[in-house]
Amino acid sequence: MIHQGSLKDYIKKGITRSIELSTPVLVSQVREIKSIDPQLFFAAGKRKNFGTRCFWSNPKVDTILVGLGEAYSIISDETAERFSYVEKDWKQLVYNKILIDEYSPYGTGPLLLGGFSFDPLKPKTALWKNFSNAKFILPKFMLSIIKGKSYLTTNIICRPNPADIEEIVKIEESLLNDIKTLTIEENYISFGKFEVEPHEWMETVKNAARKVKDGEVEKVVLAREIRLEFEDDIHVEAVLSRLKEEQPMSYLFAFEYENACFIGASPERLIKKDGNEFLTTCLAGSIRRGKTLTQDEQLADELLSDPKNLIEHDVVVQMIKNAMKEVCTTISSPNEPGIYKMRDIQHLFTPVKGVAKENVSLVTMVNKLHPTPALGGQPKEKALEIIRELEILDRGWYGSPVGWIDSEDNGEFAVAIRSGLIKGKKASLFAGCGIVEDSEPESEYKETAIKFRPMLSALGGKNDE
Ligand SMILES: C=C(O[C@H]1C=CC=C(C(=O)O)[C@@H]1O)C(=O)O
Ligand SMILES: [Mg+2]
Repeated sequence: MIHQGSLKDYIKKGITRSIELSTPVLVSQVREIKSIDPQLFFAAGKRKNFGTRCFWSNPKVDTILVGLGEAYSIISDETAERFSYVEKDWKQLVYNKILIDEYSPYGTGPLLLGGFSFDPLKPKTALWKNFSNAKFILPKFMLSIIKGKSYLTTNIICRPNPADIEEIVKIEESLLNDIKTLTIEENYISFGKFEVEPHEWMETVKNAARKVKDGEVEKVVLAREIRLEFEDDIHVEAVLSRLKEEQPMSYLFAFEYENACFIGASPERLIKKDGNEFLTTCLAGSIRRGKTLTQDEQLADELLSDPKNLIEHDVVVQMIKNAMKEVCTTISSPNEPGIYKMRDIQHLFTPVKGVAKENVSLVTMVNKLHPTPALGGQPKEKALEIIRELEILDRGWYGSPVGWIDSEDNGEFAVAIRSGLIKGKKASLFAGCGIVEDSEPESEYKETAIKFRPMLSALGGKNDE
């Protein structure tokens, strides 16, 4: 619906409605604006001390979302209930919304950006303090770049006590002005690298492979951590820019709460919902890139016929197809995996599409799929128990669903791999590997080394194995 009038008038209306209903009322304005560099918009959020910043873009780059500040947040430290908690709170908030919507393409208007932790049953360490089991933000200001056009959404929560209307309108104007004067500072600074217990990790790989051999599980994914310490504070904006340049085949994401930023470039889609269409991707099984075109193709062929990698991949395909069959009227997917190539690595890849049955929500699917055997294992619960027992780290949000949901239940979640947590001068990076019967500790160790490269390189490091 198109409303006429100024933002101030709508805020006044929102306040009146919130008094009548005794509930917060969301006023959300979308307008098309002149094109803005999303990296600079993200950088402006720091300059203006918004505290919370979110960045999300898909590999096609036809959906870029950058959120600044928190108009509303949905945070839960519950375990199994965290998914339904987010959904319920969000539905309630958008039920009474007032939308000032001149343009309403997919990816604009009131939407939540955020994610879930990997395993709410694993004790949380101080490293992941700001990252709850579920944390979603409705930004105060959000830039959406959808198929090349830029839109600004302004979200205001009106409560019975009047919000500072003038202030909100003033910030919006100065934000757009400010961006014109911004640049992103590169700061390649040197760092020290510390691998967390690599030999112990290889032992855990051996143990996990034995558990597969003994029939306890079909597959389990084990991750490891490396810690970096820099001479100076890391510029998150510059890291994001380099990820964008170096990892064009990936989802880019950054979630910054206070002084901690979880950032990465992941090739893996968990689930996308557009209307009643679901799209998910099975991505598992890996090999390095070749130095020449011929070598690269040879490696791809090797991957496509390697029994260990084909098993790693097939476990994911079976689980995802079964989950999709339960909630879709029809599903389709190729019979054989293809190859997905990124700068540093190539993977086996099988997309699965489906038409959702009525009332199957995006969050329901996230809950159903997470973690797929590309990050957890098969069977899910047993694999999670083994991960809890064997792994020497707190995954936090690594390997978990990160993405967005709009008020019509459209949205998309990626699996947060090829990622790290940045805090001031320090960064923790994470990478894991699917372990099956024939997995060898040495080669899985090398595979994780390749998976660290995207983040290491974006942080200014050299490639090493
Ligand atoms: C767990 C990770 O990758 C997963 C996704 C693709 C390929 C994988 C593999 O071949 O082991 C992993 O299952 C990671 O990058 O940390
Ligand atoms: Mg693997």
